[in-house]
Amino acid sequence: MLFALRSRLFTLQLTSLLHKPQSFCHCHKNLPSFSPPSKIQMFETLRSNTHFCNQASFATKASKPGPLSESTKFVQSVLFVPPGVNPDEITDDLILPGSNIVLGPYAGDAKIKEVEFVKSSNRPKDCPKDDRPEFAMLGRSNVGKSSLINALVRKKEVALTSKKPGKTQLINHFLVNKSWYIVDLPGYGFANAPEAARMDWSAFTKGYFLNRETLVSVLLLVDASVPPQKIDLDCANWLGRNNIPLTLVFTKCDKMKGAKAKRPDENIRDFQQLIRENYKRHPPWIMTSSVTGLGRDELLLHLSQLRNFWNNE
Ligand SMILES: Nc1nc2c(ncn2[C@@H]2O[C@H](COP(=O)(O)OP(=O)(O)OP(=O)(O)O)[C@@H](O)[C@H]2O)c(=O)[nH]1
Ligand SMILES: [Mg+2]
Repeated sequence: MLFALRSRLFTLQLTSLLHKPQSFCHCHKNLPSFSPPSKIQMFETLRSNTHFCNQASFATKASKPGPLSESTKFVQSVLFVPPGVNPDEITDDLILPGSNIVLGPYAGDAKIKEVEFVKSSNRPKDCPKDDRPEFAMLGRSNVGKSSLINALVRKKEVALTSKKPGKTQLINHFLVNKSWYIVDLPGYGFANAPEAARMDWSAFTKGYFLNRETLVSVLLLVDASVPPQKIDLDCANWLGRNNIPLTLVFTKCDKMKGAKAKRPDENIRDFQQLIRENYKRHPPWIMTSSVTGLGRDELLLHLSQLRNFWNNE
């Protein structure tokens, strides 16, 4: 299994990035099977890139006590292993294609049956007072936050999108299946936005990311069609330093910027290498495209297991 994983995965450290402490249930659900990874040749590129494999690993509470085997160490250094999964028992078909995410017993209920816009808030304290779990879309202006929401819910204009950065200017709560929220946020890093369109991020971070008790995970969107940007790296590092759970969602994986430019999978690898030092345990990551639908179903499954775990604790 060790070799199979080496050939399939980016070399990343694992994390369990849930707000609540881990515990484990044994309520096995039927897990779906998946078709092979996308055309993007990410795994081939990374086949030989094994120098992370000896990085420090850690034992999740799922692991048996005692010394870890080499394969467990490897699995834990590259995969997001959710609660309820024994790293020694992970098989290839439990790893979501185009990601480092393992499906566990909490996965399920990933279908979106209905979505309703609830409200726009311009301050964190105006957000819905609610105990339902939520996921916040964070990322640079124009990275594709609103487009990804539309792709996830399979509706064109639930969240408004634009070619021009700065379209989303408020905190928008969308209620899915009456049971959880997706939150569309204004983008950061749009220096030319008019004053009114600019977010006071320092107030926002304190008011929302650090205090929102129902925030299960931030989805940090990163444009895979361009090389790593300092502002995104700073953002990922800030979230890491503050122990705010996040999933790295790489967007625009369909987009190639010419023969000389790096491919999305190369940009993704570069990004992850750059944040690695700041993460003892690397976050879950996934490749997406709102144009082709790449990663949609997989991301929904990932959200379902984070949510179901959160709900059950
Ligand atoms: N090729 C490609 N284009 C995309 C993708 N996702 C979004 N776009 C395009 O990128 C532009 C910005 O998309 P938005 O969804 O409005 O981006 P945003 O992050 O919500 O932007 P702000 O609201 O300004 O923060 C639009 O022109 C989209 O059509 C993708 O996966 N692939
Ligand atoms: Mg937007």
